[in-house]
Amino acid sequence: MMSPTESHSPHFEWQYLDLMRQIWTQGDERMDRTGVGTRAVFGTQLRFDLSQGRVPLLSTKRVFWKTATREFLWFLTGDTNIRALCAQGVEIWTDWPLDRYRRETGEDISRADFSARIVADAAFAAQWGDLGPVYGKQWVDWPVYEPAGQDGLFRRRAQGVNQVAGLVDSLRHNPGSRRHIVEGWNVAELDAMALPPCHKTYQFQVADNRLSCVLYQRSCDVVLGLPFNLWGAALFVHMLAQQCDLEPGELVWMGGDTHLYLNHADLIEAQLQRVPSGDPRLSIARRPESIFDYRIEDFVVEGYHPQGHLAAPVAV
Ligand SMILES: Nc1nc(=O)c2c([nH]1)NC[C@@H]1CN(c3ccc(C(=O)N[C@@H](CCC(=O)O)C(=O)O)cc3)CN21
Ligand SMILES: O=c1ccn([C@H]2C[C@H](O)[C@@H](COP(=O)(O)O)O2)c(=O)[nH]1
Repeated sequence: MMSPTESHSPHFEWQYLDLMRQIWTQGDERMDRTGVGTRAVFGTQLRFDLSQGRVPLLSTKRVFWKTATREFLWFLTGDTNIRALCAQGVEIWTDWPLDRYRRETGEDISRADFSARIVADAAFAAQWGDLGPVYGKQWVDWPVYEPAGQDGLFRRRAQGVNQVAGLVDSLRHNPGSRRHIVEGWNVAELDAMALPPCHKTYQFQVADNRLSCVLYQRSCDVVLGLPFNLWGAALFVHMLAQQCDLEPGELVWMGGDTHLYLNHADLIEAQLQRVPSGDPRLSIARRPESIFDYRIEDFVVEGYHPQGHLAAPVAV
């Protein structure tokens, strides 16, 4: 039986649509780094219940959750080269290396040809496919320097800090801690990254055996980035809860510069006409050995019946 509050609570996705509407009607219109232009609001929050397999998967357009899952699993491997993504048909990061390749060589190669070459040619991928020390690197191998000899020199330790392994350990052994954090914003390495991290800080809390997450995202493309970022954070909570024998609690998403690109206007108008429905649930088919051993086949989503996909160009 539903509790009185449940029966009256609006569908979780209205928060997303309300945010989109608020930015579109009241956002500050400005030029941005990409030259496309945005409307933006600063300082936003969304909250989602993750209990019983619940996931903030949007129904008002099809969200490719397997693509987002493949990206998230790639972060956990520590890899920062797009080759492993391209090999799985995931092209969401291809435009940045492609842009650099075209600029530096002057060659007018198509995205499909570039991606195929990244997959076929390991040396080419090593030279052109790396994004620099982005999410995966910082999450599982945050660099550590130690003194090397007299001259005040430092050398990089072979193995950096694995924040994700540390997180699992602290959730298991010190659940009451207020320091369960995975941080992507390595100030000293920002210049070497293709893009500085957007979903930069994940903080977790255990209360009453329930695992919750606050994600702070400094910059948010509400149309293309946010559906993936909400999915990724929810996935992370479900995986961590399974590994640490906790129940998934709540996802609290916080945005800094939260924006809509002006060239997404048609899609935004269309999506704002749509009404959310359904109650998708995630289950994990087996319990892998560790947080690093999940595979794409482990994830099963039931009850996802989205409306049609709305394609949008990505601002590079
Ligand atoms: N402007 C911008 N927005 C982003 O969301 C974004 C960036 N840049 N740069 C880095 C990453 C790359 N991310 C991306 C990039 C592209 C899609 C995208 O095109 N999504 C489509 C198709 C997905 C597919 O082909 O499977 C979508 O409709 O979701 C999503 C996230 C998120 N990030
Ligand atoms: O996971 C992601 C990654 C990127 N974005 C968006 C947010 C911005 O539109 C761009 C990044 O540009 P900056 O000038 O570095 O802010 O990518 C996202 O929403 N989610």
